[in-house]
This record gives sequence, C-alpha cells and structure tokens, in this order.
Amino acid sequence: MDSLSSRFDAAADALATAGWCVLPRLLPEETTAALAEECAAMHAAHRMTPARVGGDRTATPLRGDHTRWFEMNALSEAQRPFVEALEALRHTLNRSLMLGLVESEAHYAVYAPGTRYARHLDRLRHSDARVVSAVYYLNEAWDPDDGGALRLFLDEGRTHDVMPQAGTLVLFLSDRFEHEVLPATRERMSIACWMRRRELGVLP
Ligand SMILES: O=C(O)CCC(=O)C(=O)O
Ligand SMILES: [Fe+2]
Repeated sequence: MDSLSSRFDAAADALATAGWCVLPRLLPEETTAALAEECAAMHAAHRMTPARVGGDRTATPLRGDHTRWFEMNALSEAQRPFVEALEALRHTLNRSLMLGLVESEAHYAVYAPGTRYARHLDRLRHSDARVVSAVYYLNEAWDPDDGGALRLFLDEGRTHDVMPQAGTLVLFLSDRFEHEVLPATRERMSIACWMRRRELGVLP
C-alpha cells in the first residue's frame, strides 16, 4: 500500500476534480480497533448524546445516532493517531488546494440498528465554515447485506454507496453533496469530521 502522504496527495487531486473520494484500509488495523473499542465503551457507559438536527432540540426520526465530540485539546490514546492523520490530510489539502482550513472537528457516532440519518447537506444553517466532510468507519467485517451504507448524491442524479467498513475514510465537499445514512441491521460506528475555514460572516 502507498504511504499515507501519497494517498493524501491523490485524495487532494480527487477533491479538486470529482469533489469526493473513498480511501479504504487507511490506518493500521490496531489503530482502528482501538477507536472502535473506545467508541463502543463510551456508548455502553451512556456517555453519548442523542444527535439533533439543525436548530431543533427535540429528538427526531430524521437522525438516529448518538454522538460524542473529540476534545481536541485532551485526546485519548486511541484518538491521537487518528487526529494526527486527519491533521496531516488537512495540511495536504491546504498546500495543494489553498483551502485555508484552520481546524478540524470530529465526533464518534453510533447508529442503533434500524436508525438512519435522512438526506442532508453538512453546511450548518448559520455558518459557512465547514468545507470538507470526512467520515471514518469502525465496523469490522461489514457485509453489504448489513445495510447502513452512506449514500452520496452525485451530479446528474447518480448515487454512490459507501459501506461503513472498518478502515474506510470517505471525503467530500461539505457544500456540494447531499447524502444520507441508510438503516442497518447491526450497530454502526463511525467518526464524523469536518475541516473548517475561518468563518466569513454569519449567514442570514
Ligand atoms: O456516518 C456517515 O456515513 C455519515 C454521517 C453524516 O452524514 C453526518 O454526521 O453528517
Ligand atoms: Fe452528513
């Protein structure tokens, strides 16, 4: 397998042309397994919060995941190598695409069987800061029959489904591609991340 830095260079090219790409088998298996273990333990210990949509603070069937944000200034042992790779990717994107990405944010997400995240765009209503969306999957031996794909809505009515297989990172431009999480028959764990630029101003 090529080095991380050459794969990130290729990812920058893909973002510049297609606007999205998928990087399978990105990090060593032990790194991904440690993240999966931590995520599952936090969920089991009820340290995750039901996710909300937009300004709506009530529970919604549109989005069924439980999340917990990474504290970027107090990363766990498991999180550190992942965030190092994410930051290396951010620097590559800044260098080759001049995106001016100043920081990353990331949260664990757990979708219980049967839950979903309805079709949406990752740009928040009052902010244009999110530029690149990145999702890293933590699920060993995912089978297509398990469901739970991330469905990307591409140009000209085409779609592309990404299986949430451990070690796969999917990247896409946050303001360009609507996407949805389809329900799965088993628990589905991931890390959802966004690379942000300085806010240009509060949108109406
Ligand atoms: O888990 C995924 O595949 C995507 C999650 C997502 O779209 C989000 O958190 O905004
Ligand atoms: Fe999303």
